[in-house]
Amino acid sequence: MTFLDMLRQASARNDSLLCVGLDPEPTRLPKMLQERPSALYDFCAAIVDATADLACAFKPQIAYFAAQGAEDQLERLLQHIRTHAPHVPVILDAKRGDIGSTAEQYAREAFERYGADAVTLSPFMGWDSVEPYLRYPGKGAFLLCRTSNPGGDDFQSQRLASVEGQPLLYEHIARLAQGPWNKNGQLGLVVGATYPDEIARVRALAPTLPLLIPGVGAQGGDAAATVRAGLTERGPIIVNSSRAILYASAGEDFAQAARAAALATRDTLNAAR
Ligand SMILES: O=C(O)c1cc(=O)[nH]c(=O)n1[C@@H]1O[C@H](COP(=O)(O)O)[C@@H](O)[C@H]1O
Repeated sequence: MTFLDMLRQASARNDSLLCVGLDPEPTRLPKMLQERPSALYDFCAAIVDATADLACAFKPQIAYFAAQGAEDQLERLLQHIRTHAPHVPVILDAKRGDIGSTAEQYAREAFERYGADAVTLSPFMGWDSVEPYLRYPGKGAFLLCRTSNPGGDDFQSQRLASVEGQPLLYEHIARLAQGPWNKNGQLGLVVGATYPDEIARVRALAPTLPLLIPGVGAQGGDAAATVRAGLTERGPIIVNSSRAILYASAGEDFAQAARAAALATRDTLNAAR
């Protein structure tokens, strides 16, 4: 099944636009887990189990595992999701972007080593840095377009004087992704919930692409405005929240608290549909 089919099915089955982000920060894990050698896996697997009926996707952030030398725990986590929540697609948040030969290795890492259903990419190095990911039929690739952080303005909101009509850089990325770059319908875009006007602009330029929208919760993005700006009949959205769900409680009840936070976020998103 393709990433898009999985997303559609999970979204319908769980009545959800919510992506649960899996960003396990060692010092923020519940005390009783911190000493365990498999703390990152144990924590994330518990979150997956507590939210598998509430999420339309899971998004593990690779840096939190790689920084601890815990790639084996990320592999186990992906296996766990495939076994215990096989209906929920996994977007590996890797934000890769490199020349074609190196991109081939990154694509292999995401789709063969980890078995992810989709990946996040920086389009900064151009078409040949994106194309190797699209050789995996049905896998999704989300290009950073208008990111949620304040520094996103530094480049993404610059005007491209050399292109006809002089769009902003993020507008150009949206057009390329909706048009000539989207050879097999595998592309999506990343747009920050912290910028609802830009979400609307990206949706206008990319009417059918799935939009991955992080920035609700800890970054303060407006969930309702996000849905109104991004969701259309033809254009799906995947709204990510990580810390606000993961660290809803630092106690033994962390998984139940995460579930309650995920439920509340899912319902807020649904109320704005
Ligand atoms: O690609 C992403 O997922 C991403 C893009 C972006 O523009 N902003 C952004 O915050 N993210 C990621 O989304 C997650 C947001 O986490 P919280 O702010 O804790 O909800 C982190 O894993 C970020 O790396």
